[in-house]
Parts: sequence; structure tokens; C-alpha cells
Amino acid sequence: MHNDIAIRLSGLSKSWGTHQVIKSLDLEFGRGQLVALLGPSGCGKSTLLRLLAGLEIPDSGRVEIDGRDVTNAAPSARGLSMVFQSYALFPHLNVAENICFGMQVRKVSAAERRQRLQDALTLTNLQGLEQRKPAQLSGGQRQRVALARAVVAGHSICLMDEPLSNLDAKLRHSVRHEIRALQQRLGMTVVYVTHDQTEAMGMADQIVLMNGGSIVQSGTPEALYEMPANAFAAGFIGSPPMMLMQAGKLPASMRLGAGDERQMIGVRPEHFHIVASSSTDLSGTVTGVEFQGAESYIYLELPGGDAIIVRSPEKSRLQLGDRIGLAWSAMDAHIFAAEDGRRLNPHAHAQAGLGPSITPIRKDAALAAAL
Ligand SMILES: Nc1ncnc2c1ncn2[C@@H]1O[C@H](COP(=O)(O)OP(=O)(O)OP(=O)(O)O)[C@@H](O)[C@H]1O
Repeated sequence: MHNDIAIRLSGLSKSWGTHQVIKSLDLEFGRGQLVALLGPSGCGKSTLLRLLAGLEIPDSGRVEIDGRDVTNAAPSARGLSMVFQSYALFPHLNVAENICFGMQVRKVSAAERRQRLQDALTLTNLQGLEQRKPAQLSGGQRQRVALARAVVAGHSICLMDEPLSNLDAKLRHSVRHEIRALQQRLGMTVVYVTHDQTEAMGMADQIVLMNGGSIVQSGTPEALYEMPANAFAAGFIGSPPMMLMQAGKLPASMRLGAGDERQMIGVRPEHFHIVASSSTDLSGTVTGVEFQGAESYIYLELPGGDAIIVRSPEKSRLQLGDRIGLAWSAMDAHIFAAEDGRRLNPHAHAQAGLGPSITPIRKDAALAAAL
């Protein structure tokens, strides 16, 4: 096995009764990387993590860790640690005892335990809280104890199952940053389960997007954002996500290379241009305007009934019911098949060579300024 691969899965499958929740997955996790398993509820993320941990055994396929076949090995023999969303702390033990519990079980010497505890307390910023019981800690502090416990184990691989889901939005942001910093400082390989795409986009080196027990797309956050493999990935990544419009409901001049009117055209909210009605064949009616501070979201209904969101960097002066012209550059249009959602056009930037029907539409500066 190549030294840069920490975990390799081949042909991994798992069913519960007749329901196949993991469908013959092949996947590699790079050493020292934070890999996010992302997908909607029930897509099989936690089951996959449990198969990695050894808490479940696959029906078929193979799990290799550091080049070793561990498919049927016990969790404790796999050389990895886990952090759960519930923290899984012992309520009757204090912070130091919780952190050291696993080391005691593994008979690590007292001197070594003290040293690793001090290092972990420093890394997770918990100094001074050693004697507190879990009930005397905030949610963020409890999650840091769970992290410290994973760190003292000294394993280079850590599995995390939605570790931030019990924290409020503000704390989630700061603990997310701490986890990423810790992972990078220690060079750990982290497999991180989340259903929150902003979390995955903000933290991960690699995102594995799953749906229905299969991998939809695996790649860097940039690759998934700029080049979604299908309409599902386009609609899952981004906030607001990519807007999908039925080509058949758009004026012919706006189809931009969609060969078939049943195809879908996807445009990111920030790639729409609001232009003079005279310079485009498409206009929409404003159904809502949301002020977001640094930007505004403009909700539009298109003539065919498609509802879209336009992201505008300025504070908008549009009113409900206003009719505005809409355009986008051919470079920013993504085309998907209607029947199965697969991507049809190559990288958006390659489209310029597709033919004369694709003319980038310039932003109407005067109207944009009026927004
Ligand atoms: N022990 C089990 N017995 C039967 N079915 C199970 C079991 N564990 C999970 N499942 C089913 O397997 C499917 C995948 O579950 P899993 O927990 O892996 O999804 P998930 O993507 O992690 O979802 P969530 O984000 O909601 O936690 C679901 O349909 C779930 O109901």
C-alpha cells in the first residue's frame, strides 16, 4: 500500500435486512488529511464510520488501515480513536480522569500518563479545569475533553461523528476551528461525519459526498463547488445552493448549450447578473428580498414557474413585484441531464469553445449600481 494512504476501503457493502445502506464503496483516505463524509440524513455516513471503527462488520469488502487488513479486527486493535456527538464522558470522573481513562485501561505508565495529559490539556486549552466534573463544563468544554481524550490515545487516525451537533451556532464555529487547527498541528488523519455542508466546506481537505449508500462525488471543496458531478451535488453544496432551472421553460436564447429542452441549467446565486430588460430575453418577478449584512438575497419567480435566489453584494433597493432582467455568463452555466441529473458539460470554463450560441453576457453596470 502506498504510504500516503491511511485508510483504504474496497468493495465495502453493508445491509440491514434487505436494505443495503452501504453499496460496494471504494475509497481512500490520505494520511494527515481531514476527510468529511457529507450527505443527507440516512445516507449511510455513520454506518460507514462504524465500519471503519470496527463497531460493525461489513457483509463484503475490505478495510485496510496503514496497509493492514482490519476488516474483521476488534475496534481496539485498529489503532484509532473516536469522538462522538454525545461526548461520551463519564459523569462521575473529573476532566483529568476522563482524559486518562483509556490510558489507564491500556496500562500506560503513570509518568507517561501525566506527560500526555499535560500535552493534551495544553493543546485543547483546558488547563485549570482538570478537577471539574462534566456537569460543571460548557458544551464546548465537554467537546474539548472528548478531543483531548482522543489526542492522548496517541493514534494517528481519529474518527469523528457529528462532534459539533450539540453546540450552538457560535460555539460550533469556534470549536470547528479548534478541531481543524489541532488536526493540522498533530498531522492526524481525521474522518469527520457531518450533514452540514458549510462545516465540510470550511474544514475538509477532501469531501466525500454520499447519497443512498453510494458516493456521489469525492474531491476538494473547491472541486465540488466549481464542478459538481450531478444535480444532487450541485443542489447540496453551497448556501444558498446552485439554482437549477428547466431549460424547456427558458427562452431559447438563454439555454446556453443545453441541447435538449428537458435538460437543467444550473447557475450559482452569485453568478446571476441583474441587467436591463432590453438586454436579455429573461425577466423575473421579485418575490422577496433578504438583507444579510454583507450581501442580499433576491428571490425571483421566472415565467415558467422556477423560483431562484440571486445573491447580490450590495444592499438591494428592489421591491416586491418588481420585474428585472436576468442574465448569466456561459462560463458559469452548468448543464445536467433531466432523467438522472448527471453533468453534461465539461468544466464551465471550457464552454467558451462550444459554439456561437454561447456568448458571455456582460453585467449591466448601471442597473447593478441601482440595486
Ligand atoms: N442498527 C441498525 N439496524 C437497522 N437499520 C439501521 C441500523 N443502523 C442504521 N440503519 C439504517 O441505515 C441507514 C443509514 O443510517 P446511518 O445512521 O448510517 O445514516 P446517516 O447518514 O449517518 O444519517 P444521520 O445523519 O441521520 O445520522 C438508515 O436508513 C438507518 O435507518
